[in-house]
Amino acid sequence: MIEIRALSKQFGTFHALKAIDLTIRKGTVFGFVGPNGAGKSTTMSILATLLAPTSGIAKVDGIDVTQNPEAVRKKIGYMPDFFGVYDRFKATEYLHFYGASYGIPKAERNKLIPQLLQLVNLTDKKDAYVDTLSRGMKQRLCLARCLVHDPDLLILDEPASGLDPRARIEMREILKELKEMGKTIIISSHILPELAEMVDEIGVIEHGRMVAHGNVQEIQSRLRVKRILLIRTAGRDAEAEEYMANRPHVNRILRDDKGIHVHFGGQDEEQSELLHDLIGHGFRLISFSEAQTNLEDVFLEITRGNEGDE
Ligand SMILES: Nc1ncnc2c1ncn2[C@@H]1O[C@H](COP(=O)(O)OP(=O)(O)OP(=O)(O)O)[C@@H](O)[C@H]1O
Repeated sequence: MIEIRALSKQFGTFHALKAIDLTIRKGTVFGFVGPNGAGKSTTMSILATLLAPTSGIAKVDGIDVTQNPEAVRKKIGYMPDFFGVYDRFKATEYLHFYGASYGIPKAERNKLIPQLLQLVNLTDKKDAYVDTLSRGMKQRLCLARCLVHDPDLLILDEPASGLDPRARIEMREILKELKEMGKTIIISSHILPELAEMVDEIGVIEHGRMVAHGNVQEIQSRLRVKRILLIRTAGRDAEAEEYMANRPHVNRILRDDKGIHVHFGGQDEEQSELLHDLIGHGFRLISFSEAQTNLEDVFLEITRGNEGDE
């Protein structure tokens, strides 16, 4: 569904994309991950035909985005990372507006729009003004907007950003339904756990280069090498820190008012041993968990060796 070859984008002298390659098969839910400024939105805007590449090729379902943008637009639904909602519209009117823009006749829209509202769980808000909707509802309305012309490919730029956990679960459920409908979905985020639960494959971009690409398990196991454990004891954090300092797989320890942050190089087996030994040494633990690692931190670690080629 997507084929990208040696795609580059320069803004003046700045290289935002440096010859990236990417292939996404039909029906895949693809997570595009990378820290702020890595090049996710740039890539997605090129695929959405809104930005011209400096060099290289990007094709959607075999159609070149620069040679035939009109044909590509019919195939894609694009949700940018900002709200394109029109506050004076009611939810239904908003979808009619977009449906009409795509040339969908009124009678057809009258049938389609209730179905779309149902898909994104907004039926009971059909007559609500867009500006009265919550952030999560607006995101879902934007998603419905992307679907009016029944595109094969959805390009969703940070659709889960700023959503609370319940809204994220709702978004995930909707994406699952869309996948079942056979859509190919490319979705970006800078938070890996947010994506890992929604996608089949992940591509990681950093400084305009693809640094990893594979299925979720492969990438996660690679990232797990850099897992960070957050440990809290009942009043003995300093002692526990000292106890762990010389243990195998413990690369680095930081302690603050949240607890002890342990940069841990071991796998599940070694992690469970650490927990077992802490308890065995009489430490009473309040919590022992993997911290939600921000991708930016993780990739600063992972790509440390890549900086020389800038
Ligand atoms: N129109 C532009 N002019 C100049 N530089 C730009 C322009 N658009 C993007 N850039 C730069 O290109 C780089 C990639 O930006 P991009 O928006 O693709 O990143 P991103 O991975 O989507 O980040 P975020 O998670 O913050 O949205 C950034 O350094 C950005 O400042």
